[in-house]
Amino acid sequence: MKGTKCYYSEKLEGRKCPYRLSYKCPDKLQNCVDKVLGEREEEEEEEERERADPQEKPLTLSSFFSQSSLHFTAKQKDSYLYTFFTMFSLNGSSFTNNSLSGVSRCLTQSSRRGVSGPMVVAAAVNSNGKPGDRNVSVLVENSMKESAAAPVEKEIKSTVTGGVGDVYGEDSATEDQSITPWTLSVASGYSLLRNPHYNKGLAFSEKERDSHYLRGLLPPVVVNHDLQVKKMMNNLRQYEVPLQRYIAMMDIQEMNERLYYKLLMDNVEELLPIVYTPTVGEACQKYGSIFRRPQGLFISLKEKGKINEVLKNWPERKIQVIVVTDGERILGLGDLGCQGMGIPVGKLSLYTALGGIRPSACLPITIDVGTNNEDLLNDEFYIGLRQRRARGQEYAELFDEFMYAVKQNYGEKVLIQFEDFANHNAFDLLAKYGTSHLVFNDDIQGTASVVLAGLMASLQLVGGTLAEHTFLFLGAGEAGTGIAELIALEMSKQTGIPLEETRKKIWMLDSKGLIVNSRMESLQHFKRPWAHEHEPVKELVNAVKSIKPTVLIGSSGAGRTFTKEVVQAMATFNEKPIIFALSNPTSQSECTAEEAYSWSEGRAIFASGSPFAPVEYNGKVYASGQANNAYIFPGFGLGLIISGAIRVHDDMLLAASEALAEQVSQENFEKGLIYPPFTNIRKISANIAAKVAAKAYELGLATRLPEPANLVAYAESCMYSPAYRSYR
Ligand SMILES: NC(=O)C1=CN([C@@H]2O[C@H](COP(=O)(O)OP(=O)(O)OC[C@H]3O[C@@H](n4cnc5c(N)ncnc54)[C@H](OP(=O)(O)O)[C@@H]3O)[C@@H](O)[C@H]2O)C=CC1
Ligand SMILES: CC(=O)C(=O)O
Repeated sequence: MKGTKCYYSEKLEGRKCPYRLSYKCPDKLQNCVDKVLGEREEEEEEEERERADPQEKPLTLSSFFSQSSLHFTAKQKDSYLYTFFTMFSLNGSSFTNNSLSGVSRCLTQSSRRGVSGPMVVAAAVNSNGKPGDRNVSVLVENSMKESAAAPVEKEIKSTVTGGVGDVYGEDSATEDQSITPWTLSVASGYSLLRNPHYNKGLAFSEKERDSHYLRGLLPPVVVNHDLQVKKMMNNLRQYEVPLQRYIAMMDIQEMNERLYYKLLMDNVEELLPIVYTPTVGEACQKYGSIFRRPQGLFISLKEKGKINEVLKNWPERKIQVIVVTDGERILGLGDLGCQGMGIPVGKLSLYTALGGIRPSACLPITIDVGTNNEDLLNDEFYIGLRQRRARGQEYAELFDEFMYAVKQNYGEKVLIQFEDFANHNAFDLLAKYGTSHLVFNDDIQGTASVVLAGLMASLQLVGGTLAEHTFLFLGAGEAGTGIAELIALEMSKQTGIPLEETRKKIWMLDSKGLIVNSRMESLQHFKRPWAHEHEPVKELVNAVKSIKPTVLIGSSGAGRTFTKEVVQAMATFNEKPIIFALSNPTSQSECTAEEAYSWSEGRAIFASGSPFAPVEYNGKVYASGQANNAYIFPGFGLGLIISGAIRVHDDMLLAASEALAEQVSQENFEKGLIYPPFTNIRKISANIAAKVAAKAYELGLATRLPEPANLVAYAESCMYSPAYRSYR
């Protein structure tokens, strides 16, 4: 920009060009504007961290009002009725020096959570502020859009004699009279123990018990976080049924968020199969019965025209990742409608535990457009819309409204991850919103990246280059064609051979048989690149015998399709056949680990979507890897966030694959593993994030500038820790 007037100078609002570069002005992407806006956003985030950080300075009334005013839009302000009234007995000692220490958590929480519902905003002492004086005024906001626009003050003597006053008029109201459901969120005392963000249970220190009105509400013992984890693991292990463990984990998450995440992080290999596949599949099937409290947002056709308001009902404002499903293809279990909510909830738990994204920045969403699952439609416990799925324009309009409301509420850089959409919507949604939003389809893109990583690692065991292998897929949907495309792209990059040619090394079968040129007319668009010249073949085993693949990948959602004959055929013409049974949950796996090893006489290099325990065959123990996108998406998303990426690019997927493959150690290979163990997942995610972020910078898609010198260290420093904080 040296010497020339910057085109965007007006938008920079008086700030200097952040680059001061002449050699590489990225202004075409308005990066400079984004950076300036980004800096402003960071300043706001910093202010927010200060408010959310328990180490922060005590919040004073004046600072609270000035801070909270930042979060109210003019429209919101207009619609609030401000009322002063007395509502709780407060220990005046908490309010000395006009400081709200002791209730400051409540205040920060309230200010952080926006202003859409009835809530306490601030409490003010009587003018003398003396300890023991119980006459207090409380400023309350509610969203009733009626009557008085101006604040009204009302002094009420609180009940100090032990009598319970009918402050809200609930008791005196008749059944046909309406009352206002006031709730107070003073995060101290009883309500602190009921607040999953801040509750520490028995880990509250003696000092905290004194300063937060917890005396008597807890038994005398004080335990540390580690002991709490140990106790919870003991409890969880008492349950023999995985779904009971899932429900117990749900309860812990709703009771004490930091305990939940520490539990998950410290015991990731044991608990991943509970909060994620395979158990999450059963949880979705029974979600109506086990539903307890909202864990995410349900947006149904009933909310059409109001999605913006629905998003504001969510208590958090700073959202960085949304995982959204419409429940039509839940794992390999099909259409579970609204009950698919278990998937976004589970994936976002992994975003936090494995990728270090703050829980408050994660938002699970289910779009409910009905279900075509007759069993659910006839199930009295079904929680979703009881109608057949909306299609076409009705679906598109709802989705469009959702996507734009998301951008409006959370900005340009919120990551929207699509999960478990049926393929007739998945590819189109990705293409449609890929140019206007930061979107990522985990089933298409995340799966592709994790499988490519596994293949790169496998080459260390079988030798050769990718281009020297031949691939056969059972299943030509999102997962199958997504993986195929990334393999072909990587081959093309490695060899310089055009993509159209590298695709010819890859064959696919769908429910109608081998995808061949003679079927071209009737093929869905995403299958067409995979139609090659061959006579029609219906059965997988015949396709295996004819094509002689070195790699067999199952992505059909149809269980037990890799039969003994299929695996034996693979083992006849491959010294080490590579076999991926990707379908989830375990019931839908194309074969078990035991089948893969025994039918191939222990020669298969095997990985599966859901985990299998190690298998003993002929006196040797075989540990199989878990080829699951859970290795990729948490680190991938973190990489996008730390770089402020505005779009996903295929080269970022390749970078993530390389980062994952590089982390398979010699020791892992010796055990036959082609993925590193999940126990190191935070480190793995930091490495993936760093490579993805580096690629975003290289491609000019990153907006968070300047680029950190050490991206791995930066990624690690950004990760959420579940360690307890001390409350003053
Ligand atoms: N391990 C992992 O990380 C992941 C695993 N998956 C799993 O992969 C599976 C498929 O997911 P996805 O690709 O999204 O699903 P899709 O519905 O998009 O694709 C399924 C494909 O399988 C084909 N198919 C179904 N039944 C058979 C059969 N009996 N024989 C041959 N082909 C069949 C379908 O054929 P047609 O087109 O003719 O209907 C379709 O091409 C699921 O079980 C899912 O859980 C998905 C993502 C990630
Ligand atoms: C793992 C996953 O995303 C799936 O099975 O759909």
